[in-house]
Amino acid sequence: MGCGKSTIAKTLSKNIDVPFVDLDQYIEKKENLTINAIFEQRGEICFRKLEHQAFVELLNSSEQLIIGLGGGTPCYANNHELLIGENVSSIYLKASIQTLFDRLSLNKSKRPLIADKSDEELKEFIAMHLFERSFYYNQAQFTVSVDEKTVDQTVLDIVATLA
Ligand SMILES: Nc1ncnc2c1ncn2[C@@H]1O[C@H](COP(=O)(O)OP(=O)(O)OP(=O)(O)O)[C@@H](O)[C@H]1O
Ligand SMILES: O=C(O)C1=C[C@@H](O)[C@@H](O)[C@H](O)C1
Ligand SMILES: [Mg+2]
Repeated sequence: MGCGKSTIAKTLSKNIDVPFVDLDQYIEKKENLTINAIFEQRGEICFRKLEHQAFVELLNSSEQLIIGLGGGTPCYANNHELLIGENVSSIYLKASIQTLFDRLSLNKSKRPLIADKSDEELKEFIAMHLFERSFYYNQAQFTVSVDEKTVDQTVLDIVATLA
């Protein structure tokens, strides 16, 4: 969460002319509810089921797509196994705790898991989640570091990685 998936995928999409679908936005459209509202009204377990269904739907699309996952997507419902399918290229955008903190502290309200956290709690949350989730993130076929890079630099690194 906050590593720049949505931002970077938009630029990558223009650069390589492949359409981009943001999984969180796709779920919001399908359910006609914000991610916040889904968490509040239906709970996280229900969100994780919707997230898995939506991910499978997009992977089965006949069109070539860039799918920007949610921050938790690889960590639930065995979604990490879908990152290594035959027609899939998966990229982990790797950010340090400090980079994630700097980005997320500016923009917490739309992210239900961190909306109410103080700066100290946010840093603790990031460190704990990176530790717990790194196994799943590391299932991606490629890793691209995003620390201290502009969006354009990261996109160029991704294009080179995929070439
Ligand atoms: N070099 C950079 N690359 C990517 N994002 C950046 C960069 N510098 C600042 N940002 C900012 O970081 C914030 C988080 O980016 P973004 O929302 O794209 O992350 P995300 O990985 O999609 O998060 P989420 O998992 O919550 O959807 C945005 O406000 C974005 O503008
Ligand atoms: O890190 C997470 O678990 C989440 C990240 C967001 O992309 C959303 O999918 C949701 O807020 C959960
Ligand atoms: Mg996003």
